Amino acid sequence: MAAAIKKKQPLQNVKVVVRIRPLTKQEEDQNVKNILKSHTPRELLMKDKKYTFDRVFKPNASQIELYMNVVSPLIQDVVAGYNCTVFAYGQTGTGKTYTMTGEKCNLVGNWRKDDDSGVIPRAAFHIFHELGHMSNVEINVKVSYIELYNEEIRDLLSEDECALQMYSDTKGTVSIQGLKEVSVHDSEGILKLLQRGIVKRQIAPTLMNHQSSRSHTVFTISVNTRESTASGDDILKAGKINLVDLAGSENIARSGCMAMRATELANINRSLLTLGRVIQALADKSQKHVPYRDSKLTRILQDSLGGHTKTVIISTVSPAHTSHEETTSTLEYATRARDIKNTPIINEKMTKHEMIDGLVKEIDRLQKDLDAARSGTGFYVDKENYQRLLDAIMSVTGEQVTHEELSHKKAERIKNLEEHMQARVRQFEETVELCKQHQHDLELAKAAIKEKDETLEQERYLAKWYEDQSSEKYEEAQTLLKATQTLTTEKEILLAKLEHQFHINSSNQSVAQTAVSHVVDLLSDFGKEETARFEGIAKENAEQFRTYLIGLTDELRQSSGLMREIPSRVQQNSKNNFSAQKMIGQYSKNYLEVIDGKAALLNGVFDQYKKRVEYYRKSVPKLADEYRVKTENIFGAATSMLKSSNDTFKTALSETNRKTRDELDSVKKTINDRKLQDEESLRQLEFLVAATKRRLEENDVILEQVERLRENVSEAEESANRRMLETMSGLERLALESIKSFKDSAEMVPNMEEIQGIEVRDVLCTVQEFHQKLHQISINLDETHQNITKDRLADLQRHISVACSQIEAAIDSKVDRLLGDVEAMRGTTDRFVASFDTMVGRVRGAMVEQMLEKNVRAKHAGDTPVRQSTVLPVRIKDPAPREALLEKFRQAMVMPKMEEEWDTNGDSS
Ligand SMILES: Nc1ncnc2c1ncn2[C@@H]1O[C@H](COP(=O)(O)OP(=O)(O)OP(=O)(O)O)[C@@H](O)[C@H]1O
Repeated sequence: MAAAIKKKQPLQNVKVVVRIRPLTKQEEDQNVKNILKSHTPRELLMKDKKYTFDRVFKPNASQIELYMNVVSPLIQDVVAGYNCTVFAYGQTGTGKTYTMTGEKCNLVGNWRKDDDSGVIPRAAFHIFHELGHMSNVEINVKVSYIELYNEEIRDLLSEDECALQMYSDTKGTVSIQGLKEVSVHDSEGILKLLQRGIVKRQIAPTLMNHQSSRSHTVFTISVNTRESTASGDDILKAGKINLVDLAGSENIARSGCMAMRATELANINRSLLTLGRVIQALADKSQKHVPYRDSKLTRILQDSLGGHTKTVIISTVSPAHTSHEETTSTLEYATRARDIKNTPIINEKMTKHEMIDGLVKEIDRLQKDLDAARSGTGFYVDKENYQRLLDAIMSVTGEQVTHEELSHKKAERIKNLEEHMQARVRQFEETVELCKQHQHDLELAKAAIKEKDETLEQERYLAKWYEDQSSEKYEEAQTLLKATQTLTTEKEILLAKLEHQFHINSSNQSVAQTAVSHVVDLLSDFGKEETARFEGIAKENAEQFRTYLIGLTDELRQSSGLMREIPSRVQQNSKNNFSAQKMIGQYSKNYLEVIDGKAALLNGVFDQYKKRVEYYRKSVPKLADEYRVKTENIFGAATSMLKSSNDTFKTALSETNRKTRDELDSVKKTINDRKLQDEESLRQLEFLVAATKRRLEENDVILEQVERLRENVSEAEESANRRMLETMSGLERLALESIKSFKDSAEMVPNMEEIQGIEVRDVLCTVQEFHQKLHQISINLDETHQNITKDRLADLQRHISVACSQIEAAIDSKVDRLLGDVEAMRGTTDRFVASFDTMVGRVRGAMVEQMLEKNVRAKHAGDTPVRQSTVLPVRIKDPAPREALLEKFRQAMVMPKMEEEWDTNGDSS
C-alpha cells in the first residue's frame, strides 16, 4: 500500500493581484467618476490612498495577460504535485465570473489565444498541454465542481440535488462525502463538465430562489501521475488546482435581498465573514486561533489559506465612485491577505522503499506509545500522536455540530415543503380553472395568429415585389435624374449663350452707329470738297473768259480808233505823193491782222473753254461713278458688318435652338418611350413619376420659356432680316438715285461749242466784210489820187466810221452775248452744285434714317428665365404603391382558392 509524503517548501506569501473592471456603458452615460488610478504595475491609487499588490491589472488588461501573469505559473506546479488555489474575490459585478470563466468557455485548442475566455478553460487546456510533454507517465485527471450556498454544498456535476456533507479525516484533511469526481482524458472533457455545471447553476436559482452572485463555486482539477523510475520504483504525484469564484462581497442588504429570512441571510454572509476573519487572523501573527471551522467555505479553503497550497487571490474592483465603499473594503481585505503565509508542499506518493521507511517510522512511533503506556498508570500517547487525536476529536465535534444544524435545517425545510405543497394544491385548482380560460384564449390567439400569418404572407409578397423591382426602378430613376441634370446643364449653357448673344448684339449696335456716323461724315466731307471744287473751277473759268473778252473788245476798239484816223491821215499826206490805197491797205491790213489775232485768241479761249466743258462733261459721270463706288463701298462695309453680326447671331441662335430642341425632344422622347414601355407597370412607377414630376414640370416651364425665347428670337431675327433687306434696298435705291442725279447734273452743263463757234464766226465775217469794203475804198482813193476832194474824204470818213461802228456794235453785241452765256454757264454750274449739295444732303438724311433709326436692333425676347441652382435628389425614395400591390396579391391568393373550389365542386359533381 502506498503512503503519501509531502515535501515541505519555504514559507510563501499568498499572491494577491487586483483587477479593475472597465466602466460600463451605463456608468459612462451617467458620467460616473473613475476613482482608481494605477501608474505602476504594482500600485493602485484610490483618491489619495496608495495600495501595493503583487500586480494591478488596469481595465484594459486582457484575459490572456491576466492568465499568463497569474495562473500560468501555477500549472507546472500542479503537474509537479502541488495544490494550488486561485480565487476571485470582490463586489458583485466587478468581473469575478468574467475572470474565472469568461464570456465563453468553448475555447478550442489554443489557451494562448487572446479572446474572452477566462481562467478555467485556459487552465484546462494548459494542463493537458503540459501533460503532453511527459513520457512514460500514467496520467489521471479528475474534475469536481461544487456550489456553496446558504452553507449547503451542491454537486454541480451530479444529477442529485441533495446537499453534500463534509468531514475531516484524522489527519485533518477535509473531504466532501459523495462528491462526484469525474475522470477526463482531454481538455474538451473538462470544458464539457464546466458547461454542465454552469447550466445546472443557471437552472437552480429559479428553483431554489437564490442568485448566483450569492453562491460560491469551486472548480477543482486534480492531476495524478505515476512515473516509473529506472530503479523500478513508481513516483506518484497528486496535484490539484481549485478555481474558486466567490459570492459578491458587498453588503447583502444593499444588494436587494431584504426579503430573506434572517437565518438564510446569516448563512449567506457567514462564509464570507468567516473568510474575512480567517484572513484577519492569518495576517495578524498575534492571533493563535484561526476560525476555519466557522464556515464551510473556510473549511474547504483551509489548506489554501495558511496551509500547504500555493494560493493566488484575484481581487476584482469597480473604478466607479459609486462603489467607493465596497472597493475600499475589497482593497483592505486584499492588502491583509498579502500577509498570509503558506508552506507549499509537493504531494508525492512513496515508492516501495520509501513506504518501508515510513512503516518503520510508524512502528517506531507506536512502539513509543506502547512503552509510555507500559511505564505509567493510565494511557499515554506520544505528543505528536496526541496532537493528531486532538485534531480528530475537534473535527468530529465540528461535524456533530454540523449534523445537529443540519437536522434542524431539514425539519425546517420539511415544514416549509408542507406549507409549500398545500399552496401548490390550491395553485393547481386555480391553474385548472385558468387552463380552461387559457384554452379559450388559445383558440382566439390561434385565429389571431392565422390572421397575422396572412398579413405576414402579404408583407412577404410586398417585400419580395419591392426587392425585385427596386434595382430596376433605381436604374430608371437614375436615367431620369441624369436626363434632368443634363437638361439643367444645357439650360445653363443656353442662358449663357443668349446672354452672350445679347451682349454681341448691343455691341454690334454701337459699332453700327459708329460706322453710320463715320459714313455720314465721309459723305459730308466728300460733298463739301466736291462742291468747293466745282465752284472754284466754275468761277475761275467764268472770270478768265470775261477778262479775255473784255481785253479783246478793248483792243478792237483801239484798232477801230486807228481806222477812224485814216481819212485825216490821207488828207495830211495828200500833198505828198502817196498812195492812199497803200496806206488804207496798210491800215486795213493791220486792223485785219489785229482782228485775226484777236479772233485766234478768242478761238483759243473758246477752245480752252470747250476743253473744260468737255472735261466737266466727262468728269461728272466719272465722278458719279467714283461717288457710287465710294458710297457702295461704305454702304457695303456697313451692311456686311451688320449682316455678318446678324448671321453670327442667327447661326449661334439656330444652333443653340436646334441643340436645345433636340435635347428636349430626346428627353421628352425618353420619358415618353419609358412611359409607353412601362405602360403595364405604370401604376407601380407612380412613385417614380411623382418624384420626377416636379422636375419635369420645371423642365416644361423651362422648355416653354426656351420655346418662347426661341420664337421671340426667330421673330427678332426675321424682323432684323427684313430691316436689313429694307436698309440695303433703300441704300441701293439711294445710290442709283444719286448716280442718276449726277448724270442729270452732267447734262445740265451747256453745249457751249455750238453757241460760241457761231458767234466767233459771225464776228470774223463782219470784220472780213469791212476789210473788203475798205479795200474797195482804197482802190477808189488811189484812182482819184490827184482829185481827192474834201467830199471824198468826208465820204471815206463816213464809210470808215460806219464800218467801225458796225464792227464795234457787232463785237459789242457778240461779247455781250458771250458774257451772257458765261453768266448762264455760271448759273448752270451753281444749279449743278446746288443739286449736288441737295443730293448729298438727301443721301446723308437717308443714311441717318435708314441706318440709325431703322437700325437692326435685337428685340427684347421676353423674360430670360431666372438662373436657379436646382438641387436634384440623389435618390428617389420608394413610396410604394401598396394598395395596388395588395390588390394584386389578393387576386393571386383568390385564384388558387377558386381553382381549389372549382376542383372540389368538379370532383363532387
Ligand atoms: N475586466 C473586464 N473587462 C470587460 N468586461 C468585464 C470585465 N470585468 C467584468 N466585466 C463585465 O462586467 C459584467 C459583470 O461581470 P461578472 O458577472 O463577471 O461579475 P461578478 O463579479 O462575477 O458578479 P457576481 O458577483 O454577481 O457574479 C459582465 O458583463 C462582464 O462581462
